[in-house]
Amino acid sequence: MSTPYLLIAAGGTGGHMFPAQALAEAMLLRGWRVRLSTDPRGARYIGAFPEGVEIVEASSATFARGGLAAKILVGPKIAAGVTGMAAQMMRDKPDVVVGFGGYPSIPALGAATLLKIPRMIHEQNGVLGRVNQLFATRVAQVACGVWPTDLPEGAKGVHTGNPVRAAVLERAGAPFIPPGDYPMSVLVMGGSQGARILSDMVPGAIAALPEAVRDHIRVSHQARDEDGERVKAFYAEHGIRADVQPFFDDVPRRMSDAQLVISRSGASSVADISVIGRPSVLIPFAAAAGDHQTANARGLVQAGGAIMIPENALDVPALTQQMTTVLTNPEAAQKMAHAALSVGTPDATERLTALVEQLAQKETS
Ligand SMILES: CC(=O)N[C@H]1[C@@H](OP(=O)(O)OP(=O)(O)OC[C@H]2O[C@@H](n3ccc(=O)[nH]c3=O)[C@H](O)[C@@H]2O)O[C@H](CO)[C@@H](O)[C@@H]1O
Repeated sequence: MSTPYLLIAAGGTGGHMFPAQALAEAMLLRGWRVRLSTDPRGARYIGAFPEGVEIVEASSATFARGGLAAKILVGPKIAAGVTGMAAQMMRDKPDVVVGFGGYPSIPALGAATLLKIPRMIHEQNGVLGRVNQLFATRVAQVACGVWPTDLPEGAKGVHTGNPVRAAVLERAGAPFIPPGDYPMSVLVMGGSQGARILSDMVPGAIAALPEAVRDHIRVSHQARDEDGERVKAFYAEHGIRADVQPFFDDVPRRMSDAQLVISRSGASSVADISVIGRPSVLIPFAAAAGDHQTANARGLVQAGGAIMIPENALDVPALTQQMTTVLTNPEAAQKMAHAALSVGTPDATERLTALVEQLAQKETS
């Protein structure tokens, strides 16, 4: 029997590349040949992919960036990408094609659709991205990171969850130490790029906490480079112990140690919080396409695991109040941690790999 062969199409942002990497790792371990079709932006993330994944750069384009000349060239570029990919696939036919959204996934999904190669997509967010919207009814199924996700009529949705890193899985359901009369950790994170609004609001909200709470707080605060110095200075002036960095490489450990997480609700951030199981205050990024960060947060909030503050309602008093509710109420915090865990999908990668294997079997049966 020949080695089964998976083509993964992903690129653009880390948000598409992280789950693609998790699937690539898992399928290699299962003895599959794995190839990644990506773009120059996605190429920044391939260093983290395991050795053995073949990389191919596909021509694609987006209407979202560039001037008129660039926009006029979008159609021909995409057509060239699809044609080039179709020619490759005719020579070297994948058993399954999986797209993770974003413009770079168009050539592989387009070619697989033309050639009727078994294919599916994974959507990380609670609202379908534009490219996934285009292919949702042209694939065998839409694997959804967030459940429920609104799908167009005729699309078949399957809940897989969003794959999380191994370091997150190692801490899945790690015992939660409820807040109390001892050092307490608060993790503040704004997603892969950080978030200015959290640097504007969180330090003031912590400074305004009741003294008995504030004196016990240790903050890990992810702040963009340009905000780092003022955030550090504010914490220092107010005698608050804080570690301020543009990006924490050890988020899984910091999250596991935290009594409270204050975060944007990007897909992987929400997945990490629910797999480790920690109380959180979530502030969805209001400008996200289709308001998908609100959709991402909904399941966790409805389960009672998180408090959501919409960006337009976010101010220092509101944040102080919600932080106080969690940090002065150990029972409520413990309940939130449990509730968060109840919506976590630590087996998201396995669920995805099972779908890929089923698709390949359907093809051969
Ligand atoms: C601004 C924006 O449009 N963001 C989108 C982007 O999210 P973005 O890439 O910002 O965020 P995600 O929440 O999906 O992923 C961030 C990941 O980085 C980790 N982390 C974060 C901070 C840090 O210091 N260290 C660290 O390791 C988090 O734990 C998480 O695992 O793609 C996601 C998936 O399509 C979308 O849901 C988001 O809406």
